Order: sequence, then C-alpha cells, then structure tokens
Amino acid sequence: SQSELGLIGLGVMGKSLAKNILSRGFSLSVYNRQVENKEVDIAKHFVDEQSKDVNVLGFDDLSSFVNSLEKPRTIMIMVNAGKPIDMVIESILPLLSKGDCLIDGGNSHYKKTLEREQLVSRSGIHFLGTGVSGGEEGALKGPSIMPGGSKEAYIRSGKFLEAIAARDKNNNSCCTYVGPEGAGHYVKMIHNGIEYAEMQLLSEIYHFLRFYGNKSPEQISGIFESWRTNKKDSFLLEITADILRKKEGKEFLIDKILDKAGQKGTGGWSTVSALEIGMPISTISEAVMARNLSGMKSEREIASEIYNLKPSTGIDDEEFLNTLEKAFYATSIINHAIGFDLISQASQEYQWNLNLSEIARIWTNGCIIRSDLMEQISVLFKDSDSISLLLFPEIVEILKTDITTLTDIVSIAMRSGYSLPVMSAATNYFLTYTSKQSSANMIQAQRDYFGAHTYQRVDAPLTQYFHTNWKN
Ligand SMILES: O=C(O)[C@H](O)[C@@H](O)[C@H](O)[C@H](O)COP(=O)(O)O
Repeated sequence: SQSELGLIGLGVMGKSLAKNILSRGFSLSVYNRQVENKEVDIAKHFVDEQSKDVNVLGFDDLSSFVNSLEKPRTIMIMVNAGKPIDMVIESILPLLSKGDCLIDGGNSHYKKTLEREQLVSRSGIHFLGTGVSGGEEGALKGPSIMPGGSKEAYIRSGKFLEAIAARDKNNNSCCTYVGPEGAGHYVKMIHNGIEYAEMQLLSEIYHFLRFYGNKSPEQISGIFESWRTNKKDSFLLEITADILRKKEGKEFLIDKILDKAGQKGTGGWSTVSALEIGMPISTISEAVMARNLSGMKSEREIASEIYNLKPSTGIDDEEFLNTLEKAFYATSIINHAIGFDLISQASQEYQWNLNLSEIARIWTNGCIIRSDLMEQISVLFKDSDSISLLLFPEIVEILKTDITTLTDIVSIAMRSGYSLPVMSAATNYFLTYTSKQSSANMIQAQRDYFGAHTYQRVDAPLTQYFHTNWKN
C-alpha cells in the first residue's frame, strides 16, 4: 500500500518530525540522499530503528520514494535553508504530478519562499512555506507550525500538520493557516527575532547578577525559578534556570562555554525586514548586534586590557531583585509588542491579512517563545489586533508603574559598567514611544540645513513641506 505522507531529510528536525508523524498513526515514506563516503543508508537505518507496528518505508532513490506516495501527494522537505531546498525542488519537480503539494519546513527566507511557490506552481504543484518551531524535542512531541502559501494546498495537506503540532490549553492544534505567499516563513522569522531578544535579555540579566550581584550560577537559577511563578513562566526562562544548574564535576558548565554567540540568520533577516518597511525593531536588532559584538572575542580581550575598566559590584538585596524581575517582564512585553507591530505592518505592506491573535495562540505551546505572556497576548489580540500591545489597558497598567524599574536597573547597570543591550533598547523605545514630542524635529532641521530635504511644520497643513535658508 502507498504512504499518505512523504518526508525528505532525516536530519535532527526531519527525524524527530518523522517519528512524530508515525506516532500519530500516519503511513509515511522517508527519503534521504546517500551521503558521500557514508556507508549507512540513512533512510533504511531510520526504518530499522522504528518499532514494527508503525507504517514506514525508507528510500535513497527519489523516484521510488515519489511512487510510494498516495496521490495527490504531500511531501514535507526538512533540509537546511538555502541551496539544499532548491536542489531538492529541482530534482523532485519532474517526478511530481499536478495537484501534488511540497511543504518546506526549514527556516527559509520568506522572499525565497515566494519565488519557490511561483516556480512550482507553474507545474501545477502547490507549495507551503512552513515555519516549524520547537527544536528537536518540539518536533518529536509537537512543535508550533506556521504554514503559508496556497490556501487550497492547506485545505488538503493542513490536516497532517495540525495532527503533529502541539496543542494549546483548549486542546486546539498549534498550527493554523497563516497566510499567502511567504507569510508562514515571515511569521517564523519574527518568532526567531523575538526569540533572539528574549534569549539576550536572560543572558544580560544572568551576566549582571553574576558579576554586579556576585551571585553563583546556582543562586541565579534559583532567582529565575522564582520568576517562573505568578504567571511569568516561559520555556526560555525554564531552560535558562536549568542551564545554570548544570555542572561538570564541581564546576558549572556555563563557565566553560565560550562567550561567542552563533546565528543562522533569522534575527538579522527580521532586522532587514524592519528597515525595509520602516519599522523600529530595536530590541531584536540589539540582540543581533550583541551576537555580532560577542564574535569579536579577541579584539574585546585587547580592548579590555587597554581600557581596564573595573565594573563595580553592588547591593543585590530583595528590593533590587524585585525591581529586576519587574524590569525583566516589562522588557519582555515591549519586545513582544515590537515583534507583533512588525508582523502587523508587514501584513499591511504585503496584503497578507494576518491574524495576530491566532499567531499568538499557535505560539502558546510547542515553540521556543511559548510563555504565560503569549497566552495573555493571544487573548488581548482577540478583541482587536489593530492596535499595539502597548495600548491595551491591561498592559498600560503594568508598564505605567514598571517603567521606573526599567530606568532604575538600566541606570544602575550603566553607572556600574554593565551593558544591558536589550533592556536599554526596550527602555529607549518605550520612552520615545510614550512621548508626544520626540527629538526628530531637530533631525528634520539638520537634514534641511545641509541637504534642503524640507520639513513639515506643526503650524501648517501636513501636506506642505518647507525649506529654510539657514545661513541667512
Ligand atoms: O524555533 C525554533 O525551533 C528555533 O528558533 C530554530 O528555528 C533554530 O534553533 C533557530 O534556527 C536558532 O537560530 P540561530 O541559529 O540563528 O540562533
């Protein structure tokens, strides 16, 4: 008998997803190309590993793989983003029939996804550019899934994705049709942007508590564990507290890890997208810049010798820790607001008609940024998703009081010689976002002074632009 679903690419995510699919009772064909100088037939090896009661076929030949699938075919492609996905499409397209559907589950760039969708649709093939979040464990037990592309394809193939996805608190699937074209991969990209900033926020707070607060990793783990209560829990807070308890012999593993952060691009792409559509993205771009700066390890070592700055340590009493906890949560809210504002703006820019409440709902479980805050965001956007998160009364109530915790912690850190890139970016963003009068009138004057770029006036119709001969 033929398989209901096909999966190409048995890497970390592909293998876990394949096991997830089999655990839901679907019949599955898996394909993995023969890797040079590797004896093992990866697909055959995967099949041998599975228990006998699952329905799986393994192939290292693409046409036998395609012929093993029920028509119209649905094939998930789990290979690295970029060239590998184009190579798979190129080799499989001639083997497919009209109405078949390809699902790209990698971290592909949303503009490439649009190109690929247009390419395969010329052969009558459907394409779903699909964000999959949750890492290895999420892929196995239930990730958050963000499919975008042809609605028709989703109507037919979405059932597989909805079945393997995580469940939200009402037991609904954390998978929904996000929108047309590259909307699925766009939303996954911003998911990763928010993820970058949340990770950086926890990292800079860990570092501040470690060196300003003179706390051991274990003590900091305890503090983060305490923050997980009273509806402020998140997957990233949970794993960070876990990481800080990990020992190698008597030593903490965190102290053995080199402070040079890697990245595969989605945070940077989010920043480029914000620049393209003219939106602020400061918490996310600062997180990307912090990774770039961390990469300059040897130069930082030279600079630290030359400048020999001595960051001071401070009093980290109960009050300080309470203030820090509030500042952490306030920064996280501002970071999420920035991410959702960008999604909302992109939705208008590209006419994708994205549903922010549904996007937040499928991010309440399975994905890396799942959190109690995301539950609240999903509910808030249900009422209206045309305003910023920062304008909902429930959020105003929190930030109106807690803005002082941000300015307190950031100023203590700055005075003591510690950088808090994401927390200070959030503070700067919020102070400007909440000020009727910004400093941009001076920018307009300077631009007009040296470049006659003209300016609008507060006392004239906004349709009129003025130029001043500043020298006279
Ligand atoms: O949602 C997820 O499951 C992760 O975000 C996943 O997509 C991956 O781990 C990122 O690629 C990490 O991104 P960097 O390698 O850029 O940190």
